[in-house]
Amino acid sequence: MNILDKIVARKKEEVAIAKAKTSLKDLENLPVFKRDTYSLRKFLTDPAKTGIIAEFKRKSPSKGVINDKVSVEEVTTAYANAGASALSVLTDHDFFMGHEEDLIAARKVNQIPILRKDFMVDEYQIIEAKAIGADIVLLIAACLTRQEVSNFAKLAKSLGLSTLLEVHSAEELEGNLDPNIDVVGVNNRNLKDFSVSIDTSLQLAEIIPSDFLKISESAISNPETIKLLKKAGFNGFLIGENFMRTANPGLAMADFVKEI
Ligand SMILES: O=P(O)(O)OC[C@@H](O)[C@@H](O)c1c[nH]c2ccccc12
Repeated sequence: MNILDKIVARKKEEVAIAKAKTSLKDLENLPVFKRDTYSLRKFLTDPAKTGIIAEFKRKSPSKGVINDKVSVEEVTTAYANAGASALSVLTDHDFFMGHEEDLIAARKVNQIPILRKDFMVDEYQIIEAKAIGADIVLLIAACLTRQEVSNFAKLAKSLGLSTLLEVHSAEELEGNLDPNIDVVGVNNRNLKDFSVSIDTSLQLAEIIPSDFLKISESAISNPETIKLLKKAGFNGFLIGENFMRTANPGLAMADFVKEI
């Protein structure tokens, strides 16, 4: 079993536990569920922002603990003040040391779109994403069938959530271009073996149809890379570790954006 298979197997167990604990009806009755959401498309194309989707990530399977000392409220508000177009908050417990509570906390203090960064394997998680304050859900092509991508994107749209489809290859892209998807993210990191290459983004950029916005995800640590990706047509850049590995991730982002 590769790491992605392990994460997905565990995720299915977690979802079964969550369903037994909190019904869909309870989620839908929360006041936060009824709020207006922020559109990823709108914020990514706002020229006053940087295009950066800044991530709060304490730990990852590839890097181990990155930073478990900083507060989600402080870091995410500093990211927003530094010009983030959106925030990404990990909610996976076992592999990323994240929590639903982190997203709930980030929601209370931010007025820009928030991505629930997790492994969606069940429609329940999409409803739950809205109920904890997320505006965007991630659909990872590598762990979903075409039918699931299409069903999940449709559900997300009906709830006013934006959908980010994550791909790593031409095959994953071509099979999953559903009209309910707003943004395509090319992950430079292969989730099956952790190898990274920005060339993945540069190559796939050419075959992403222009009706989708495109973002490049992972392993971005150099302002020059942003310039290269912008030239290739990318509207956004998902950055986590480069900021999180410092003692003050918000400041690291503010310094980084001076160079882009
Ligand atoms: O920390 P990085 O290398 O800047 O990467 C951020 C983000 O792209 C990465 O965390 C990520 C991309 N796709 C994912 C799917 C699940 C969990 C995490 C991810």
